[in-house]
Amino acid sequence: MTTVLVVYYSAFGHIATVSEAIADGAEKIEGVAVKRVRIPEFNDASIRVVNQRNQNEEKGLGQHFKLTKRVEDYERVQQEQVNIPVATMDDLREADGIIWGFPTYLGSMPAQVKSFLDQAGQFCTTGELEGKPTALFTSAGSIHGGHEATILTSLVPLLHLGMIFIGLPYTQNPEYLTDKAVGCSPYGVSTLAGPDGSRTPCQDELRMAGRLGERVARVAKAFTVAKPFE
Ligand SMILES: Cc1cc2nc3c(=O)[nH]c(=O)nc-3n(C[C@H](O)[C@H](O)[C@H](O)COP(=O)(O)O)c2cc1C
Repeated sequence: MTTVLVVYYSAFGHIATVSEAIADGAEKIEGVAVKRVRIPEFNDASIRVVNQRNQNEEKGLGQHFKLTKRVEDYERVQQEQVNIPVATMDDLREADGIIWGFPTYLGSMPAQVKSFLDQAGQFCTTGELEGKPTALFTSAGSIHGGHEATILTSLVPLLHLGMIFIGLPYTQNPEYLTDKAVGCSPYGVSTLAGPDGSRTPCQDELRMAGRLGERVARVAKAFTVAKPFE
């Protein structure tokens, strides 16, 4: 049996939704088991960036972000995720392929994810993640908010861990060849949340997410059999 791990962090639920589509796609491959786990929120409320908003910010550009409502959304979404297991270092060790998902924060990965990845830094010396196929998905508030920058910069630590990057090729994903506001690119899957977080992942994005899951699962399965790095 080949195991594909979908490991994600989601504050407002967009990434959580896409993670399900990724897992569904990976599960289509015979002999592949999928485990979906979440990177937890920081315990210290004072550094949970999304949780510090207040009504004073509902002015200026803040009006577009509907920040007060978003704090309510955040609390609800965190509650909805309590039954998803928290990601561990053993999950990474045991997986044959790993797909990472998280929102774009300041054009980059959230600190919660970087903190988790820093713990995984131990694998640089043990080589336990080397040769495992990996892929990325993100969501961003706006179309130019950093979808591609987040995926490309997040690839850097994964390369340090020796993982093998799987992208989302054009010919199999014609949906992103469009002039409409649809996420995804050759680098990976993405979705748009909208400035106020009210847009949900569209069918095209979810279809491409499924294909990315399938693609990583195929490679992970082939590597499990062929063991190209042993
Ligand atoms: C601290 C912070 C920084 C953000 N930075 C960006 C950004 O650089 N670009 C962007 O388009 N959206 C940005 N956003 C919006 C998030 O990307 C959006 O809330 C996220 O994609 C929603 O995903 P989720 O529902 O899974 O949490 C930011 C949000 C927060 C809380």
